Amino acid sequence: MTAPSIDIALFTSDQARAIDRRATDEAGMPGYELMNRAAASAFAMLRRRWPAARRLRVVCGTGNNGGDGYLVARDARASGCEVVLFALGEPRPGSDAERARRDFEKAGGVVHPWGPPTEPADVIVDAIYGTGLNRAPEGVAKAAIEAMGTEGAPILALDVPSGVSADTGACPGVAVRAEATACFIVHKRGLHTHQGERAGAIELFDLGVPASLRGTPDAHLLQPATLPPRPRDAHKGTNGHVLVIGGDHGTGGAARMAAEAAARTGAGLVSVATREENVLAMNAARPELMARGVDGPQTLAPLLDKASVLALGPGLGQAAWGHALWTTALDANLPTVLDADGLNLLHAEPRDLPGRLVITPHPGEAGRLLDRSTADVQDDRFAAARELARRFRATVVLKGNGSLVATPQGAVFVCPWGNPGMASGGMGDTLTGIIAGLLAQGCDATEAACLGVGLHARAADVAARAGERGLLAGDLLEPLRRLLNGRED
Ligand SMILES: NC(=O)C1=CN([C@@H]2O[C@H](COP(=O)(O)OP(=O)(O)OC[C@H]3O[C@@H](n4cnc5c(N)ncnc54)[C@H](OP(=O)(O)O)[C@@H]3O)[C@@H](O)[C@H]2O)[C@@H](O)CC1
Ligand SMILES: Nc1ncnc2c1ncn2[C@@H]1O[C@H](COP(=O)(O)OP(=O)(O)O)[C@@H](O)[C@H]1O
Ligand SMILES: [K+]
Repeated sequence: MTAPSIDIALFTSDQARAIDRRATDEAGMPGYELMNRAAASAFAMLRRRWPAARRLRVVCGTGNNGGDGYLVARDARASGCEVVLFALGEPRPGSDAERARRDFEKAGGVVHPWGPPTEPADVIVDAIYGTGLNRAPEGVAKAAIEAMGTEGAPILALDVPSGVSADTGACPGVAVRAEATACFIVHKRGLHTHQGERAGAIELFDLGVPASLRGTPDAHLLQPATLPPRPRDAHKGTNGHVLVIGGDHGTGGAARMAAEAAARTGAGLVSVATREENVLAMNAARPELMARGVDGPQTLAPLLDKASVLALGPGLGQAAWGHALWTTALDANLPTVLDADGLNLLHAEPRDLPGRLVITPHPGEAGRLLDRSTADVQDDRFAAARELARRFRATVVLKGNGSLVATPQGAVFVCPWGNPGMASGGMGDTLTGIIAGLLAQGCDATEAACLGVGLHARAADVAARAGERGLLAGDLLEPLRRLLNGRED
């Protein structure tokens, strides 16, 4: 199967700092030279994006992110812009930022202490915090960030939108929402998940730092991928048999959606083991699915014998019926996607798991599995996904804006697609079915999770062209089929 081609590397702040140090020590690129290049790149980006902008406001913090800001302000003045620069404090003596401030002043620039702006600006440059953010902004920084958010002028963030953690995408307090961010040297992983979307459109400038100094990235962005065309002699037996197990009283729809998604992803056969009461409706609405009523392990066993992949959990419930099916299904040791109540049952009853396993928790389910709050998971999604992958020896999909795929070996892939229209019931069930359908066609757990998460979110983006509100999980199926067959961008 084609694995996604992975070529956008993401780094932590610590890694970015180490690369900065290596650039200075090993490549003879002093920090101040890099700061000048950062400012020149950011100002060129500003000119490109807002060619008519004449009045700029630059808000500088006390660290090197502020230093970048002073030099953007200097360059902007030199090219004829009106610049009003606010400083939130004094740079550390002897720092590159202090030197940048002196250079700005030497060139005739005036530094104002922070105060509510009276002049309108065409563009605001956010140079308060970059990779150095280590707590919630308070005092003047908080006031400045809040003021930026109320003005309506577009914001260009330098390196990181201030207030967003470059490592996790979490915001400990107030944070800038930028229209665009000029990212320096390497992509910061936190700008691609959770609240990292506050960065807006990201442009990366490597500042001439050689790629050889980067070292091993912490994570990668997923790239668009599809399955290769089927061989001419393919038959349904060569494309696997997915068995969806779920659909307790009142939640038959979850199992049906997972099953239909598996079929639309190209699984050769799809069966559903569910409550008897769901069977008639399922078979009538989608006759290609083979829905069977099961009342316990005995009636499930023959279906397990025929299946090659399980999708275990959609609408399963946690009562005796669901628990009995869950135990029997996991004992079968088939390649499995475990979701929803399948995960909640695992939290209640730790046990041996199949060797080829993908688990797909949303942050709430991830929190339960790790005995942590949802907020704790969101505070560091990378750490939570890795911890789950290690603990359960499974490929983990941690869902939510910027879904993560983590492998037991510690690799992490970040999904750059998806939209808030996906916050609607059944989206997770659809993802479960897609991943199961890919496993059935021969993908390994990580390929299936990466490809499945990407196809699901890209299909949702295509479907959301008609509007995010009102997007239904079922709307994904048509674009999913086209994307899977390489027919849609
Ligand atoms: N060669 C290089 O290194 C290059 C670096 N470059 C640029 O430098 C940026 C990193 O600079 P930086 O390390 O000085 O950190 P920065 O983000 O400016 O923060 C400064 C200090 O603020 C503080 N602080 C943090 N949070 C706070 C809060 N909530 N409220 C109050 N204070 C808070 C904290 O200090 P503390 O108060 O904890 O001592 C922190 O150290 C990077 O993103 C890029 O833009 C580019 O020029 C390219 C070359
Ligand atoms: N704001 C969002 N941005 C991107 N993706 C989202 C967003 N909200 C939800 N999703 C995606 O939609 C799916 C929702 O899954 P889940 O919460 O399990 O839903 P359900 O249980 O209703 O099926 C996940 O794949 C998640 O990543
Ligand atoms: K910034």
